[in-house]
Amino acid sequence: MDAAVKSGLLSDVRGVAAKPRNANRRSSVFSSQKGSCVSMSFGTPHSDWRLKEMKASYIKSTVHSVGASTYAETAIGSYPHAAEEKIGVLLLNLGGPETLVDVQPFLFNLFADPDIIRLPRLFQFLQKPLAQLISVLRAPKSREGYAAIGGGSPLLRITNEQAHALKCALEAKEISANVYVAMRYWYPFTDEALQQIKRDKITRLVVLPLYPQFSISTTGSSIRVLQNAFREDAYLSRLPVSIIQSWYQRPGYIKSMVDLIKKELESFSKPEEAIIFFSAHGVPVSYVEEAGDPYKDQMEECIALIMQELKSRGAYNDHILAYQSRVGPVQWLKPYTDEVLVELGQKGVKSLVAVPVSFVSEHIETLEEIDMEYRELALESGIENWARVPALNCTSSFITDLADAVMEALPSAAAMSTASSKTEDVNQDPIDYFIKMFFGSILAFALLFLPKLTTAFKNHII
Ligand SMILES: C=CC1=C(C)c2cc3[nH]c(cc4nc(cc5[nH]c(cc1n2)c(C)c5CCC(=O)O)C(CCC(=O)O)=C4C)c(C)c3C=C
Ligand SMILES: [Fe+2]
Repeated sequence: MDAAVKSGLLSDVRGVAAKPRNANRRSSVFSSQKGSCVSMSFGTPHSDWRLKEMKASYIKSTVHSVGASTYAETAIGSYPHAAEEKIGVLLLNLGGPETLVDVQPFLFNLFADPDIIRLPRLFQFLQKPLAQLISVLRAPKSREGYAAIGGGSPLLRITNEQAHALKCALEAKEISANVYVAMRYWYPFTDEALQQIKRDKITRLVVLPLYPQFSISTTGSSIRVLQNAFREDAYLSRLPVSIIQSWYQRPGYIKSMVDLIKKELESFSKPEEAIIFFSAHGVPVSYVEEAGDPYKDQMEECIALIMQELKSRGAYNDHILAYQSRVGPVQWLKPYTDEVLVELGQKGVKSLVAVPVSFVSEHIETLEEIDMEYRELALESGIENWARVPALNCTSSFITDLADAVMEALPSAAAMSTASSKTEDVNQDPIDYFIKMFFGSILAFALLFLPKLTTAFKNHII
């Protein structure tokens, strides 16, 4: 946990990116949940979730502490039960540019995150100038990708759909809850969702990251932002919260993945011959080896569970796990997806089903990188039959399982922290900010254009 939610500078980038023209559309305010859950049968919604049987043993392995206390330990009763409980579920996600104009500021927000570019303490003042530089260099390539999938990321639309489906699934289980969306790098940002949670007077909150496996760079980063916001706010610091840090081992998730894989295998004339090719988003090796990111272990365990379930349903296919989407001049988790595809083709593999496994909605890396780049590479390398398993999106068994996860997490909600410590970056003096940006940019530029770095960046970023 220490490694996962390391304390440190928060580069809060709210307000740095240009305010989008249609910002209202991007509201986190899914709480009032426009649209009703018409297709599902409900009992009378009420808040007495304690009537539900809780799978306590499961909670221990999935719900972890974020503040000083461990939620599973503090458990039920640590917060005076409100006369009328108002339950909130906060979905955490990455966010994506909605238009091509959004791409560079979105990338700036991403690279300004100290959990994405991890600089030594001494060099942290370079974070934003470096982010500015890298985002400008990366933007053309990134823009091409978003243009190829229709001019923007589908992430907010799908996340909103998942939020609505989750609210309905909870209602079907007689839990009335508001579901909110907080994006890390684009609208609606965490702050907006938290303001709405306060306005709605939520009395108990479950935080559910939409990443099955924990990584410092994804769930860890979003939780760090949450922690800082909670520390600074009297209401939020007392709100009982339960954070589900990872859920890759949940049987409902594993079964839903296997359903999709089996369905895709059936599209092959000889399903047993197809290699199941798991492609996970990579992280730099240093995250795992130096910072203790559990991402690789969790990914491997997740794949083992999926394969076990597949075997139990009669599918004995060979499988492989590789990592995609590396960025920048450092070593990332290996093997790399593109290299493995070429090797498999050379070895004579003819049928392959690609399974995106680190993310539960379609996004640029499924729609462009896998469906276009990797598919083309695979076919060029001699693979003849290619298929790709769709992302879970709103698959009903998956959403129902998320609803179960929320219910199981509810009893262990506890106040996150009462300690009041401010982050260094908030309310920064504008002159200080300008000086840091100016000299930082010069230094960042000089560093970036050292010959070795230039070559590396040419290979991987530009
Ligand atoms: C589990 C999922 C993800 C991990 C781990 C992750 C780490 C990580 N990502 C970058 C850099 C980029 N990521 C980008 C997009 C992007 N990343 C994820 C998920 C994970 N990232 C998603 C779902 C998306 C797509 C969002 C969308 O708009 O659809 C991008 C931008 C796209 C591009 O230019 O390729 C970058 C850049 C790093 C450096 C990193 C770990 C350190
Ligand atoms: Fe990423």
